[in-house]
Amino acid sequence: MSAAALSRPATARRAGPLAGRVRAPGDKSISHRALILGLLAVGETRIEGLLEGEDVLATARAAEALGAEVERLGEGSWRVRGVGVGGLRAPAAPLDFGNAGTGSRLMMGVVAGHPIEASFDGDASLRSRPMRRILDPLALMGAKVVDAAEGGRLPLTLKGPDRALPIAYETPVPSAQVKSAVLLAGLNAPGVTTVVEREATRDHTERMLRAFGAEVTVEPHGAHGREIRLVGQPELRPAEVRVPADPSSAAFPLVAALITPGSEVTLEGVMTNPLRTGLVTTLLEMGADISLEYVREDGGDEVADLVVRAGPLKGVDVPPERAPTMIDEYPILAVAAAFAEGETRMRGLHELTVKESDRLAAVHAGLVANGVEARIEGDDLIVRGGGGRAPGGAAAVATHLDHRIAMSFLVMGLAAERPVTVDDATMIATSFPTFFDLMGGLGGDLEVAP
Ligand SMILES: O=C(O)C1=C[C@@H](OP(=O)(O)O)[C@@H](O)[C@H](O)C1
Ligand SMILES: C=C(OP(=O)(O)O)C(=O)O
Repeated sequence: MSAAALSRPATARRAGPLAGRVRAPGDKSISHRALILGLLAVGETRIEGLLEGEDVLATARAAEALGAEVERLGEGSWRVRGVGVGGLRAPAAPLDFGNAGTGSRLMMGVVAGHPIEASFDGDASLRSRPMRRILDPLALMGAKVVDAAEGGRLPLTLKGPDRALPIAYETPVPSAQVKSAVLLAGLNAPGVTTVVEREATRDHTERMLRAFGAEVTVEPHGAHGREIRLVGQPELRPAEVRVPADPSSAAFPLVAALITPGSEVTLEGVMTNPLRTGLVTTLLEMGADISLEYVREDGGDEVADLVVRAGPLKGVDVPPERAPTMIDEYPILAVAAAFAEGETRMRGLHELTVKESDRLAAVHAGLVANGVEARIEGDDLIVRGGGGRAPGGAAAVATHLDHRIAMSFLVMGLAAERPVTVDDATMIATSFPTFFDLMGGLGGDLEVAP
């Protein structure tokens, strides 16, 4: 059956203020990595607060197919019995990663470090995404692409070498997925694998590798970059992973509370790793009323409760070097900008064009359809907000199999003059399966077609 045949539209409409205390689900990046390092450790890894979204469940199934025993003990509570670095078995069937760039790309790194062959596939969105950025460095490490769709895309089959080579690699685009794939392949290479990134990206792989006992050093590189060195062939020790609330998911109730007059919402335990907080920085510059309370450490990362109150926002200029710290948050920032007074210019968004959809085009189209003045200039998105006058709404937004486009425009519908409909809400389950319940619990009026 085609994805279109299974799609379910959803509508959000204006209601009263949002109020309450909620916890967004576990961080998606950390959840993928916990399962992957669980696979590569010898013994039993325990994970609490795992995101049980479809992207992460695909990674759990792939870890099983590569030899791990993966067991769900209760809500968010999982156990992985790993096979150790070097101990993977070839999967009997293609690994289906659904909609997940992170799961597929990180697991390509894992496979490329082992002398096994594995096939990777996914949905129409994942099949359209560039994989050469991963395959190029993995080829330098000795991996071979046995078969791939045009342009090195999925479905593809990858064969790891008998002995992976450690490399020194500078990532051509700021991408935590590229960095992580190289480091994960480097785990089973003798010697030191080095990754240089000109702009620092999320560092969950480096942090978690250390927590599992690998030797990883991180040095600054240039003005905004880092150099990461990993000593290969460690014996990874199982760890206990507590997954904090995902700032990329918390972003939706956060912006909903800012733009819905009279709202006050507390978001509990949100990860505030500085490589993930670009959205909060930007919203504070826009004049948002957000306070960080009960700042603490949990599971190796800083977390805080975010207390958010509705209020006026003003347009700002978002510098390109901030992009890696808020790369998945531009769609929802664009919605916030539509409610701000004046112009917001988001600079340097080229990477947005290769996500689950071309997010630059999809956000622009959704804004314009809902009566918001917006334009694209090169890699920049410019949104002119109406200040006190909310967007008209009333449009049906095309989501292109993209969960963040769906959630962003549903949030817009909560405060727009007329309801906003998205053509398909099913993809929301990839990253935020409790989205409708959580938003409804805060008082949001959202409805999924039966
Ligand atoms: O490493 C990760 O967990 C992620 C990295 C980012 O992708 P890129 O590395 O392609 O920028 C981000 O967009 C994605 O949602 C999660
Ligand atoms: C880009 C995203 O994820 P992925 O690359 O894992 O599909 C996202 O969740 O916004």
